[in-house]
Amino acid sequence: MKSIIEVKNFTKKYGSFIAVNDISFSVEEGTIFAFLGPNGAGKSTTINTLCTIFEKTSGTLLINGKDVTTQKNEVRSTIGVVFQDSTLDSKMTIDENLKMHCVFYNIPKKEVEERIQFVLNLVDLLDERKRSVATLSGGMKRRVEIARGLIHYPKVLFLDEPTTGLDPQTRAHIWEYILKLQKERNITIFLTTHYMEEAEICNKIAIIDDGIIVAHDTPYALKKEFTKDNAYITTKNEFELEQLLAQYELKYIKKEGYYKVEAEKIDCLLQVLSLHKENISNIEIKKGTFNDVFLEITGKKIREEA
Ligand SMILES: Nc1ncnc2c1ncn2[C@@H]1O[C@H](COP(=O)(O)OP(=O)(O)OP(=O)(O)O)[C@@H](O)[C@H]1O
Repeated sequence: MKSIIEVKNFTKKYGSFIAVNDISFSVEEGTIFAFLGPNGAGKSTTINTLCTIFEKTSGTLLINGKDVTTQKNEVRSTIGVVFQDSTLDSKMTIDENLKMHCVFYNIPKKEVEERIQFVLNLVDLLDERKRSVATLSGGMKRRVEIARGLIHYPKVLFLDEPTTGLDPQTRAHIWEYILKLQKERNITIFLTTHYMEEAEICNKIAIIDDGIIVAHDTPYALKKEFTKDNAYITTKNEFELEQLLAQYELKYIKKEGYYKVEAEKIDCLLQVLSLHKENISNIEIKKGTFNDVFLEITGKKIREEA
């Protein structure tokens, strides 16, 4: 598959401080790519440089083969950007906001109506177009912003925390639209999120920490490499369980009221459970989560809320 975003040896310094340190990665066309990292890791710096807002210190950043430093206009016509903070004019209607954006992008007058209908249809807001932005819910505003980001038919859409602050139902809706854009329009989505279950939906994930890419793979591969399934066992006979776990060389941690046992060697675990079955009062097997991946790789928890 063709790489639509290519970043090679990108470094960004603020004075002598290195915010992004020689990172390289690529994003395949038509995929959803999640860029994750703890606070201050270098996400905004990278996105803003890709979007031609910041200047790089060194390296090469290409979007659809165009250089973000020397071919800014070409890059800008290829990308749509939805930042966290709303930049809609709340005194105007949805329609007026979109029309204003058409002017920024020099969209020929005869195409404006068709484009507005097209993008509002994508986010199910066609019937609301005459409403003032001030009267819209947070989720609707975000949908208008996504529609606006698409008005010049970009190949790549950057979404900086598109669902932050929205309730779970609205978040699910926004994701429907994101997936629709990818599937039906082959638009490449580059997003940041701090919701780990959202990262898991993406095709590829890169994790940046202290300005360095520390992991870059599919969610499945990252989970396979960085998480373990565990059995949570409550027993009536701690002495016997500990002896059996030692005998079958199963790693465990004793917690208040239960044992957390690595479930990797499933044959050994089944033997222990079988031999110990009279004493087991509760057992639960838990799969590793993407939160575990993040914690394992960065040693930091992703923030719960922005
Ligand atoms: N204009 C600036 N001058 C000096 N240092 C900066 C500037 N902008 C960002 N930094 C520093 O660069 C590092 C990376 O910042 P950046 O905003 O890219 O991180 P981030 O991953 O987007 O963080 P967050 O999740 O908090 O938005 C941080 O240590 C930040 O303090």
